[in-house]
Amino acid sequence: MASRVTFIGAGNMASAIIGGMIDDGHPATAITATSPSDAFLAPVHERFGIHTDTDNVAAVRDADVVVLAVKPQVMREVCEDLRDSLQRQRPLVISVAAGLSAETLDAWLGGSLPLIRCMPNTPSLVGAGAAGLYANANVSDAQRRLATELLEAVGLVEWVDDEALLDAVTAVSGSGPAYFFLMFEAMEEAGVKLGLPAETARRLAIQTALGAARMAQTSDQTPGQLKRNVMSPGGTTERAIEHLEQAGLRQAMLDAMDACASRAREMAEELGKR
Ligand SMILES: NC(=O)C1=CN([C@@H]2O[C@H](COP(=O)(O)OP(=O)(O)OC[C@H]3O[C@@H](n4cnc5c(N)ncnc54)[C@H](O)[C@@H]3O)[C@@H](O)[C@H]2O)C=CC1
Ligand SMILES: O=C(O)[C@@H]1CCC=N1
Repeated sequence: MASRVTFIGAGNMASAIIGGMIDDGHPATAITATSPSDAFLAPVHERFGIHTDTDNVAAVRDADVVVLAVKPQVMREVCEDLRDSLQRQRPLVISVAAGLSAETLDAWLGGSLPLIRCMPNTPSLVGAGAAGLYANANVSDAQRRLATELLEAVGLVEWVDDEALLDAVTAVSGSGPAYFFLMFEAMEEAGVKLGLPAETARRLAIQTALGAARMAQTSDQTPGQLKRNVMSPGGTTERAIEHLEQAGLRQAMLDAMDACASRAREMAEELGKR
């Protein structure tokens, strides 16, 4: 029988994982999502056919897995509300919140629960997610397998043994889709400046990214080699790449991802103290 999974929060990240799970064959009847507002839940119910509830405590009753998918800033209140029910039932708890340590979450939930921190990303919606996972000491091997199975249904899963590495995962893949969307915006703008209709430029840019990603995923060659294969000596790509390097794109990525991971650590400090 499929595991019963309750999502606390039904926003961007929860919807992405739910959509991917349903596409992968997880029965909608075994999934519940909550939000304080019915108005917010109606479209989620309509889109996925899952159960929805405005009552978090009622929604976790009978759940095998509870996924905490609210903003970090409201997590404490949500955890403290759920504490008694979760302590009674002891389901596997998975938090997808950025920058909230397992220790802080566990303390808010009353202690000693099996807890996994997961840093997923929104391409989970199309089965192409990438998630980093870290388990606390209370998580059994069977629960690890269950979390792997749930998240692998929506994409790639990488376990980390050191929780601090989840901040690096956040910088690479959690926030990563936004870097590529920014690139699509810029490539579309440039295509339009060069005379293409916006829609054409957008489609070409997105398809090119998809092709590059698929090639990088399946090729024996490194991304650096694949890049050099496109760069004919004295040709067009060489000129473009020279511009990108001179403009500092590489350093900008290093700085942006460092800032991203720092922000996750900062949030852990700020929110853990509340
Ligand atoms: N959006 C993204 O790409 C990613 C987000 N995350 C994490 O996912 C979590 C959620 O982020 P988003 O989905 O982007 O936010 P969102 O704002 O789209 O969704 C938050 C949801 O929580 C609900 N909510 C608010 N208070 C609640 C309460 N007391 N009880 C139940 N539900 C409540 C809201 O109605 C909404 O459905 C965050 O902790 C974030 O760090 C992690 C990886 C990627
Ligand atoms: O921007 C954020 O804080 C969340 C976590 C990773 C992606 N979105």
